[in-house]
Order: sequence, then C-alpha cells, then structure tokens
Amino acid sequence: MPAEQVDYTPAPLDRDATFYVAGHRGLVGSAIWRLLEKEGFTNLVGRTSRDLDLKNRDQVFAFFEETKPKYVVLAAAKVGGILANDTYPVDFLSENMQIQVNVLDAAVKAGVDRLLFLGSSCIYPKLAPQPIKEEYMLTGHLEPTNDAYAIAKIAGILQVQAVRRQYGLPWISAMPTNLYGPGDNFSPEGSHVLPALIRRYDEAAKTGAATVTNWGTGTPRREFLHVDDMAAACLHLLEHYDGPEQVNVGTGTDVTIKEIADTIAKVTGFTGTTEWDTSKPDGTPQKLLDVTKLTNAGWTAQISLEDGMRSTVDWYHQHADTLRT
Ligand SMILES: NC(=O)C1=CN([C@@H]2O[C@H](COP(=O)(O)OP(=O)(O)OC[C@H]3O[C@@H](n4cnc5c(N)ncnc54)[C@H](OP(=O)(O)O)[C@@H]3O)[C@@H](O)[C@H]2O)C=CC1
Ligand SMILES: C[C@H]1O[C@H](OP(=O)(O)OP(=O)(O)OC[C@H]2O[C@@H](n3cnc4c(=O)[nH]c(N)nc43)[C@H](O)[C@@H]2O)[C@@H](O)[C@@H](O)C1=O
Repeated sequence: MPAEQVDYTPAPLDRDATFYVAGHRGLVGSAIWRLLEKEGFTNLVGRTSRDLDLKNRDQVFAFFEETKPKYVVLAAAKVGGILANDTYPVDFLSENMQIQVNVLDAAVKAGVDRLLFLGSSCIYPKLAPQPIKEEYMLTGHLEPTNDAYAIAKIAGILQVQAVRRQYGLPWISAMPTNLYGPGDNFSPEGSHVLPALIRRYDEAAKTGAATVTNWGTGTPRREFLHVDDMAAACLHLLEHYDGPEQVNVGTGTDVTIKEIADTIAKVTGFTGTTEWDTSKPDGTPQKLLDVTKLTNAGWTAQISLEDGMRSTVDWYHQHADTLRT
C-alpha cells in the first residue's frame, strides 16, 4: 500500500475510556475482558450476538453511535476447526466479511482511536517457508480447507491498512496461532483439535474405552498458545505497537498432533490405544509463526504448553456440564 497518514506514538491506554470487546463471551474475548478488568479498565462494553448481531449493519452503526467507544478489539467472528471450515465455507466467508465490514466501517464513523483486528495464522500460504514471517501473506496458495475463512481475514487486514491510509487512524492487526484455554468450544465436530482431544480422551478414560480415533494422520505440526497469553499480547500490542503490518502472535515452537494426543492421553488418564482416521483432512502440514516482530515489540509467551493444557483440562472438568455446543 502507498504511504499512509498515521501520526501516532503508542502509549498506555486510558483506563477510564470506553472499551468495546466484540465477542466478549468467546474464547479470546472473554480472556481479554478478564485481563482488562484486572488491569483496572472501568468502562468495558460487551454485547452478546443475541443482543447485537454484528451482521446487522444498522444495529452496529446504532450501537457505535450510542456507546462511542474509544478502543475496540474485534474478537467476534465465525470460528471453528478444520472440519467446520471445510464443510461451511460460505458461512465462514460471508459471516466474517459482514461482521468485519460493519464493525470497521462503524468504528471509522465513530472515530475509534485504537482498534485491534484479529486474524489467524491460516492467512499464510499452505506451503509457506517455516517459521512464517508476516511478509509471506499473499505470496502463495492458501490451504483449501480454510481458504474461505482466510480470504475474509486477509480482507480484514487490508481494510485496517486502508483505514490507516485513508483516515489516518492508528489501527492494528494481530495474527494468532492456534489458541486454547478456558472458555473454548469443546463441541466434537466443530471445535479445534486441542479441545476436541481433551473431550475425546477424557470421555474414553471415564468409560474405559479401548481405543480413541482422531482425525487425519497425526503428522501435521501446530503451534499452540494459551488464550491468557493471547489476551496479554493484545493489550501489549495496543500499548506498544503501531504499524500497518499485522503482527504474528505465537510461542515460536510447535508439536505434532500425535505428540499433543499422547500428552492429552496421559493428562486425562487414558491408557488405551490411539487410531487415526485418514479420511479426515490433515490441513496445512506445518504452521509455525515467526514471532520476531512481537518479540521486538517487547512481548513473549509466558504459559508453557504443559501448564496450559493441565489447567485447561481442570477447567474442562469443572465446566463439563455447561459447555457451549
Ligand atoms: N480459537 C483459535 O484457535 C483462534 C482464533 N482466532 C481469532 O480470534 C478471534 C476470536 O476467536 P475465538 O474467541 O476463538 O472464537 P469464539 O467462537 O470462542 O468466539 C467468537 C465470539 O464471536 C461472537 N460472534 C460471532 N458471530 C457474531 C455475530 N454475528 N454478532 C455478534 N457476535 C458474534 C460470539 O458471540 P456470542 O457468544 O454472544 O454468540 C462469540 O462469543 C476470531 O477473530 C478468530 O478468528 C485466530 C486464530 C486462532
Ligand atoms: C486456528 C485454525 O484452525 C483450523 O485449522 P487447523 O490448524 O487445521 O486446526 P484444527 O485445530 O481443527 O486441526 C489441527 C490438526 O488436528 C487434527 N485433528 C485430529 N483430531 C482432530 C479433532 O478431533 N478435531 C480437530 N478439529 N482436529 C483434529 C486435524 O486433522 C489437523 O491436522 C482452521 O479453522 C483455520 O481456519 C484456523 O484458523
């Protein structure tokens, strides 16, 4: 993109200003909300999708007009694991485009000072060199199981860059790796791998099942970041980073799906055997983010995969009766 208009030096956010967390009941939004409360933000605003459907443009503009937020994190989206993305590409493209365009347009009209857009590591080419640098966006073909979702996310990044250029607003984008933690979606068909495996192995351990069957070959590599780390990274970027380029958010290390399955089997006490259903997709063979830009901005992940997984299994046990579907 040509030269932009932004003239802004990152600074601590005003704890008393109105801060809208879009998607505040989701995995990421709820973690951001918890962190902001802990950090002393006094004027947090959130709406459920039932109270404010972000696909409804009129409702979104009326909401921004009414609440006039100074800060926004856009963590509301249609989100799901590999099978959901592959099965419902229209929903992942269309709903995410509508949500983003409405929120970003309304935020321009309301003159929102600082906005953080959340994308995903799936915006990068399927066979990108590893670890994946931010500059690799739009340099190759996408992974077909989630290309519709990825295109929506790429459009969101470009819209943020365009707002910087056309309106001079210092908005930014972050690209999280695969996330997990309390509040995750544990639905067997729609979820991401980590909550799916926690549920599957836990139920198998409880029923004494002899085998567990996971999807794909187990050979793909994924990088997992605890959602409390993700929330901390978001606030850190809002207070310390400004620039048109999206920032990768991850740990810098990855594991195979087989390794993660073995660890979850151990943590849940499953002693049977694991089989692999290769009729289900593997997706991208490896998705490891280069986190140099984030590290240079002064932030690194704090929660180890082992600690994060154990606490997530504990959370799952405590909330097994009230999980969202
Ligand atoms: N989870 C992951 O592994 C990753 C997530 N991300 C990104 O992080 C962001 C948050 O994801 P995550 O927290 O996991 O997702 P969740 O599914 O946990 O939460 C998404 C939230 O979005 C809200 N939402 C969805 N549709 C609408 C709508 N039409 N109107 C209003 N609100 C809506 C939902 O609100 P309600 O509960 O009220 O219905 C929900 O709480 C997304 O942008 C996602 O792409 C990126 C990489 C990895
Ligand atoms: C965050 C990211 O999430 C998705 O991409 P993904 O990284 O492929 O995520 P996933 O967690 O669904 O799968 C990771 C790996 O794990 C394997 N796997 C085994 N058994 C199960 C299983 O039971 N469930 C799931 N979901 N996967 C399983 C699965 O076959 C794959 O090899 C996209 O939505 C994408 O758009 C996106 O942004």
